[in-house]
Amino acid sequence: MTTPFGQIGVQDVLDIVVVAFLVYQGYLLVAGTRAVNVVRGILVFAGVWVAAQLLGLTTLSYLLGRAGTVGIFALLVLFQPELRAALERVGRPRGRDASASGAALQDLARAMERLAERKTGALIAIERRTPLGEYAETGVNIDALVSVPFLEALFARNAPLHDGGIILQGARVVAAGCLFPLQPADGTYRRYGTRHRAAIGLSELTDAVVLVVSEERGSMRIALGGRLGPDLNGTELREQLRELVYDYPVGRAAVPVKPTPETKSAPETGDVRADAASQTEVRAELRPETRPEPRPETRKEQT
Ligand SMILES: Nc1ncnc2c1ncn2[C@@H]1O[C@H](COP(=O)(O)OP(=O)(O)OP(=O)(O)O)[C@@H](O)[C@H]1O
Repeated sequence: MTTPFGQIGVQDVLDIVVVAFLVYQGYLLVAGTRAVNVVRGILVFAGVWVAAQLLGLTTLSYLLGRAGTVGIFALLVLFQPELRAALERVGRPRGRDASASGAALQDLARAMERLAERKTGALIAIERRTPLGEYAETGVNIDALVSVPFLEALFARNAPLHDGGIILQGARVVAAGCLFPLQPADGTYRRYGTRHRAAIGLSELTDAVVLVVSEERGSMRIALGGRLGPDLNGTELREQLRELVYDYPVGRAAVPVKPTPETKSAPETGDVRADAASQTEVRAELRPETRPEPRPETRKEQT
């Protein structure tokens, strides 16, 4: 075929389609992770470098070129966990087999209801596109199918892993007793305890759907996109799980949950991507010496 740009053959079209597909897949891998801000930074950096070359600013373009070479190695080291997770994701089977089945979500909802009825606190993160491996590593690795008795046993008051959160990948519990990043106590969420702030914190940094059962109130809530949703009954919980987990297609941006009245003044953080500064604070909070103390039994008995 002859075009204003010359001859275009089937090979050229195939070439363009494959490159476009790879760029899109690359975008899907980083979207919703902290790497997205870094990609933006790299694009700005590359833009300045190209501009410096076009304008003939030799010293600047030389310095930026050198910094770029070093930067590539620095990024490989800095984002080693994300790269590993992204490659894992490429190799992971797609479709319903890799996601939570309807039956698992029913069991999850039923377990939440039972925990709420008994006022047993629980914190459950459901992985979607952002890998939660770094948070799973703060707890104990397990590999078990979601079931009502298993979830109840995990969060039972004297169970060894009841403190912290659990992580679900598809229909499997992959880790328990995990530390999630705490939302700071000085902001909109100051009146919440650490369990709820850990749910909000994780949902702000990832696209995970984070479920919380309050030990004090026996309520069930969902945190998503840095927002805490309202109290849910069993039907509402099932509907939200279906929409946010079962029907969640690969590549779609997270839908923020409807904020509760008290969270309406929160900054618009529907975008799940976090900035680099908050990441640093969060990482500081994840250090073992700052691990939250289990709550005193006396307080639990009062509730
Ligand atoms: N960073 C964290 N990551 C995961 N779990 C956490 C974290 N911090 C605290 N928790 C869990 O929250 C529990 C304390 O909950 P706390 O009472 O402070 O919160 P809350 O939001 O008031 O919840 P509840 O309504 O259930 O009492 C801890 O025992 C622990 O299980």
